[in-house]
Amino acid sequence: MMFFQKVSKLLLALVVLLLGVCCIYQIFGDSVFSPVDFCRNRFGAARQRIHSDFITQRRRYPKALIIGFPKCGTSALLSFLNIHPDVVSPSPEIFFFSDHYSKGLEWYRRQMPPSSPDQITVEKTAGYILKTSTLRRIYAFDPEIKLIIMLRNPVTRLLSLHAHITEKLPEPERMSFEDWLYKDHAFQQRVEYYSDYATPIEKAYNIFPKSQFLFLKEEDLEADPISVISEAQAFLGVRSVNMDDVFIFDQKKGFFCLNKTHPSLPALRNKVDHSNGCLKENKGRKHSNISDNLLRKIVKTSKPCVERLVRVTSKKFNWDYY
Ligand SMILES: Nc1ncnc2c1ncn2[C@@H]1O[C@H](COP(=O)(O)OS(=O)(=O)O)[C@@H](OP(=O)(O)O)[C@H]1O
Repeated sequence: MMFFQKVSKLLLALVVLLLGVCCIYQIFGDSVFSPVDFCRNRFGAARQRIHSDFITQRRRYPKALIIGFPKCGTSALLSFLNIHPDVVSPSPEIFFFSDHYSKGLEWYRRQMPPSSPDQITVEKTAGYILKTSTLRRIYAFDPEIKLIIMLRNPVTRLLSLHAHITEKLPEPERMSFEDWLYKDHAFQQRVEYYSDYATPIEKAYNIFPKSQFLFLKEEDLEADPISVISEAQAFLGVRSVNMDDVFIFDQKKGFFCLNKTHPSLPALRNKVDHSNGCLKENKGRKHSNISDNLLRKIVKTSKPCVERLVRVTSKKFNWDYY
């Protein structure tokens, strides 16, 4: 009798100790293991999985960043990369190196989802490329980090920006694409600013070795997501996985979406709309029509920017109109 009492006390103490350790892990945000899950999954394979999660799952710093450019398909790229079992990412943008740097690296790490050692964490904040100070912070954080940059035809980027800005305005304040471009008599500055990919890239090249960059085109991602994602996966160094049947072109949305029946869909949580597997409504909006005259003016103004981009990156972009 005494023996059984001692054994049960010992067991109780062990359980309390285990729960205590779990709680500490939870509090410090370093593990996905929870005592509730533990109780729910006491037996068999589930216990095995939880045990290994407990040992290996940690919030890890990103080894790759998608740093630009805003409105160039960065969200689609990240969502589609996430279907790979070895890629994890936080959602939405973290803005750590640009806006929250003072919160410290530990804060940054806690924004990351838990991952195992064979997974790679990828963070995307599309505006990181825009400021040299932000890029320097990234270099100080990890000089070997992989950097992905998405680029887009300046004309469609401007249309996308216009759709994004007007969507947020109350109806009476909404402007046509043309009025927005000419607002404050700043047509030239506006078009040049949003077409000038070369200046931020040049600055980034002064900080990081060129080999750490991957440039992808929004147009390619839109037309052939499998090829673009394969290229990004190779750059990230993750094993290649079969992506047949992963994407389905959604006629209503006018974009490729994830196949609703794909097993990765539940894991993408809030990254895609689970009713159709597409990116949320604020990605892939309808753009304004544009007159030939306005198109010519935009192209004329932005052409030198595109030519500079080609010189700086030594790449061809083959964008329509240029
Ligand atoms: N598959 C798919 N689904 C939805 N949207 C897609 C897709 N592929 C590319 N795109 C284009 O991505 C544009 C948004 O770019 P970003 O995600 O970089 O925008 S943001 O800077 O993060 O706000 C978004 O711009 P808008 O069309 O203006 O919404 C899309 O044109």
